[in-house]
Amino acid sequence: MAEDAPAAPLFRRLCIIGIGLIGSSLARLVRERGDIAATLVLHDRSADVMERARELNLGDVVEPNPVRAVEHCDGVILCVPVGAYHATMSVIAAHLLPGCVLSDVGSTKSSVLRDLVPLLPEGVHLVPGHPMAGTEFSGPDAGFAALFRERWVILTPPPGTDAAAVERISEMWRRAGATLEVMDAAAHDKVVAIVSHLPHMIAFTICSTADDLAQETRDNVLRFAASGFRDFTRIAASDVAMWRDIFLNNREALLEMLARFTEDAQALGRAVRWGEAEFIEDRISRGRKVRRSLIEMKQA
Ligand SMILES: NC(=O)c1ccc[n+]([C@@H]2O[C@H](COP(=O)([O-])OP(=O)(O)OC[C@H]3O[C@@H](n4cnc5c(N)ncnc54)[C@H](O)[C@@H]3O)[C@@H](O)[C@H]2O)c1
Ligand SMILES: O=C(O)C(=O)C[C@]1(C(=O)O)C=C[C@@H](O)C=C1
Repeated sequence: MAEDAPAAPLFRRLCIIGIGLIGSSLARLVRERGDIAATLVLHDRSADVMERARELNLGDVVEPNPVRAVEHCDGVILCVPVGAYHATMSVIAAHLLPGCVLSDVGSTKSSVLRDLVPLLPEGVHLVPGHPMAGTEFSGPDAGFAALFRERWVILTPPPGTDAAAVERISEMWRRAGATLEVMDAAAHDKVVAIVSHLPHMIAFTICSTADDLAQETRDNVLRFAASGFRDFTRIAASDVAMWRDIFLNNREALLEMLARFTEDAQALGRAVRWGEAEFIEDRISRGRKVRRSLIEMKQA
C-alpha cells in the first residue's frame, strides 16, 4: 500500500532571528519534521551563538547579516528578547518580502504591536504568537524539539490580519504539537501577568530577600532549603535580559497584579498577626484547590 505523501512545507524559506532556547527549539523542530520549511535560515546577533548553531547543524543557512537573513523569506519569526524588537525591526523591515508572514514568540504582546506595527511594510502580515512553554535555561544548547508539545500557544493577530497568514502560523504550531488560542494583546498581557510574570517576580524577590538575610547574618541560610524554597529557585534562575525586558514591557498589567497580590498577602499577614485561623485555613485550602485543578486539567 502506498504511504501518505508528506505534507508540503508551510514556508519556502523561513528565517528565525534569535537562536536561544525558543529559537533553537523551533529550529530543531523544523529540521526534524521537514514539513514546516523547505529552507531554514538562522540569524543571531552573537557570533558565538551562530557558531554553535552551525556546530549543532540547526539550520540550512546561518547568516550573520540580518538583512541578508530575511531577504527572499516568506516567513520570519522573531525569537529575541522583547526589548530588542524595535531595533531588530528597524533593520529588517525594508527588506521583508511582500506577502511574507512575520511572527514572534515574545512573552509580552501589546509591546509587540507598539514596536512592530508602525514599521510594518505594506503587504507583510504580522501574526504575533507566544508559546506557553519554556524552561529556566537559555541559549542554543538548551533547546529541544518537543518543547512545545501539548502546550498552549496564544496568537494575538491585530484585527483585520490576513486569515491565510494566521492559518499558516497556526498550522506551524499544530505541527509542533501545540494547542492554539487566539486573543487580543491586552487580554494576553493580563493573563500572563498573573500566571507567569508575577510568579517570576515573586521568585526573584524571595531569592534576593534570602540572600540579603544570609549576608546580614553571615550564615549560609540556604543550606537548610528543602524543596519549597528550591522550587522558587528554579524559575529564579531564568535569563536576566529576557526577564528585565518582560517586566519593562508588561508594566501596566504586572503592576496591577502586583498590587492585588500585595493586598492579598497583607490580608493573610494580618490574619496571622491576629490569630484568625479560619482566614488562614481558607487561603491554604484555595492553594490546594488551584493545584488540584491544574493537575486534573493535565489529565483531561
Ligand atoms: N525562555 C522561556 O521560557 C520563554 C518562553 C516563551 C517565550 N519566550 C520568549 O522568547 C524570546 C526568546 O527567549 P529565549 O528564552 O529563547 O532567550 P535566549 O536568551 O535563550 O535567546 C535569545 C537570543 O536572542 C539573541 N538576540 C538578542 N538580541 C538580538 C538581536 N537584536 N538580534 C538578533 N539576536 C538577538 C541572543 O543573542 C540570544 O541568542 C523572548 O522574547 C522571550 O520572552 C521565552
Ligand atoms: O518553565 C519555565 O521555567 C518558564 O518560566 C516558562 C514560562 C512560564 O512562566 O511559564 C516563562 C515565560 C514564558 O513567556 C512562557 C513560559
